[in-house]
Amino acid sequence: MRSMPLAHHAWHHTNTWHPIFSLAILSSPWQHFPVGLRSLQPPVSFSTPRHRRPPPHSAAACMACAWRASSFRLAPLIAPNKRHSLAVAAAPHKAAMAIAAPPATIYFATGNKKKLEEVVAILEAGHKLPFAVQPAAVELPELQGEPEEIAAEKCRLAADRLQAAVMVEDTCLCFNALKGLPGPYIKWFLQKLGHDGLNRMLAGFDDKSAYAQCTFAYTPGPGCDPVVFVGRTDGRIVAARGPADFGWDPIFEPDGFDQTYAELDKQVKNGISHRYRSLDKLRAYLLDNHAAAAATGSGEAAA
Ligand SMILES: O=c1nc[nH]c2c1ncn2[C@H]1C[C@H](O)[C@@H](COP(=O)(O)OP(=O)(O)OP(=O)(O)O)O1
Ligand SMILES: [Mg+2]
Repeated sequence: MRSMPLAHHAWHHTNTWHPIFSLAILSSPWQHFPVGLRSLQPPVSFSTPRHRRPPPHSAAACMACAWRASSFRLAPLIAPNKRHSLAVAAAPHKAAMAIAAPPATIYFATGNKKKLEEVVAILEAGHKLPFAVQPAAVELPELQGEPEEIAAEKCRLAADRLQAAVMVEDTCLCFNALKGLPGPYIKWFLQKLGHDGLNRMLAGFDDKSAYAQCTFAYTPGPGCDPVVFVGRTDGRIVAARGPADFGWDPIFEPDGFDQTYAELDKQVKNGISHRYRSLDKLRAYLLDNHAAAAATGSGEAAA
């Protein structure tokens, strides 16, 4: 894919979390995010029916990736920079499933505090997770391409940077009259045009319909191809209403509601949002992997 940055962003990440410090802030986990040296989050949990099967050829179903993610003891045996599809033939994948539990900690890498708040709220709304999700305040580049490619590449970059299992997401706002634009470039359109300008882009069109799309990508470790999950919520673009503390929330009215995302109760948004729909698929996938590993008594996420 082409991965030319739309703008240059400093690429740096914070120190990794410290478990003792993490315990100390259980009651107010986000007070240190994102400006502190490190951003911490106690393990969150969820409950999702295990009704979705993992893709047949996925990073977490890959023996090489599982080894690399769970322990680096075997890493020297695996050619560096070889993606799982190159490193492992198709045949061992079924057996590899058994050891490919999610790692004990997965980092959610983002530079956006509001995204992080929603991800935490969505994950906390369920039962206890068999693994910890920790935030990592990482400045990720704004890439070009299709949403799935962008999310996967963001994920690879973050995993390389953090040397850990990582999930990231990329969010689009797509106007149907404009054939899906601004899409992944909404960040810049919002920054330059504001809510009013975004409305004006549709002035010449009767069709004000739009959809919000979130694409999560997860990799069990650096060098492993990410798996991606897309979630979408349909709605329409309206004149701004409600608090303006999160992106384009005030101008997006989801179908079935007469309130904008910004006006909706947070719990309601987090139950129908593009982010919820995408993250719900990812956690089902991770739970499947965890259950498969637990069934054979392997994997490292049992702690
Ligand atoms: O639910 C949302 N409601 C309203 N606005 C939203 C939402 N979710 C993302 N947004 C905004 C943030 C950014 O202006 C653009 C997505 O760009 P996107 O690159 O995915 O986010 P980002 O750069 O802020 O954070 P990250 O470090 O995770 O890439 O839409
Ligand atoms: Mg971004």
